[in-house]
Amino acid sequence: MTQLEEALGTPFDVGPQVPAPKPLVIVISGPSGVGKDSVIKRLQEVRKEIHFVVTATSRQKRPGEVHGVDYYFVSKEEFEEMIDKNELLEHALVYGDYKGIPKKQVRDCLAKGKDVVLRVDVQGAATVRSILGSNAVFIYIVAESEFALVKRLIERKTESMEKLVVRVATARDELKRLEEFDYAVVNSDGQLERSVNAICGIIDAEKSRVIQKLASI
Ligand SMILES: Nc1ncnc2c1ncn2[C@@H]1O[C@H](COP(=O)(O)OP(=O)(O)OP(=O)(O)O)[C@@H](O)[C@H]1O
Repeated sequence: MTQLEEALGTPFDVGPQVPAPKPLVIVISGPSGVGKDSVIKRLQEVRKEIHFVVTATSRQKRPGEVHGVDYYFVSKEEFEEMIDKNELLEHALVYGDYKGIPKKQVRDCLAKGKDVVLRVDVQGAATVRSILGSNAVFIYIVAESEFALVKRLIERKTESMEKLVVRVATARDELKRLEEFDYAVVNSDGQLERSVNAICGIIDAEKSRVIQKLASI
């Protein structure tokens, strides 16, 4: 070794050969009922180092959901105050309820070098895309078929017939925007683990890019 170093004229560099990866913003989207929450819940278990942004919403809490963990459940008035103060990266009124991404959480994580996952509906993903452009990774979760998506929504038993019609019609429209995303992950029935593995693969690949995506808000 020493002989080699002498021949080269300089000692071997023991530092890393590529810079440490930069923090990534990963946007997970897809139609209602496709399994975004389920996928994210499992991803949280396998990727503990990632920060999952807690979305603020004015919708009613579903059984088992925890304030500050699943969502920040706020009143309509409180949500409107957040909009007025420009505290949200994106927000939307979806099916009569507000949902939005608090800017501060994203900023704080990126400043600490932490990867951030955002969960947004398809409409919200378009807004985030207009702000972050190609500097975030956009993943669209899709069911294996429309039939499978509807079955999942019905089995969840959280929607009335009226709301189901709106959700399925919206899902049809949303699928037309698939091309605005970087990746599509099929969340097939009973294959949650496979979907999560696919997302982990995407994240790892993005972090291995020679020229990485760099988001700043
Ligand atoms: N791979 C899967 N196989 C079978 N069932 C699944 C799978 N993924 C999710 N589900 C079920 O489908 C239903 C909808 O999933 P989830 O609530 O995660 O969807 P979502 O996209 O977050 O919906 P929304 O946007 O309406 O909140 C749930 O009952 C969930 O348990």
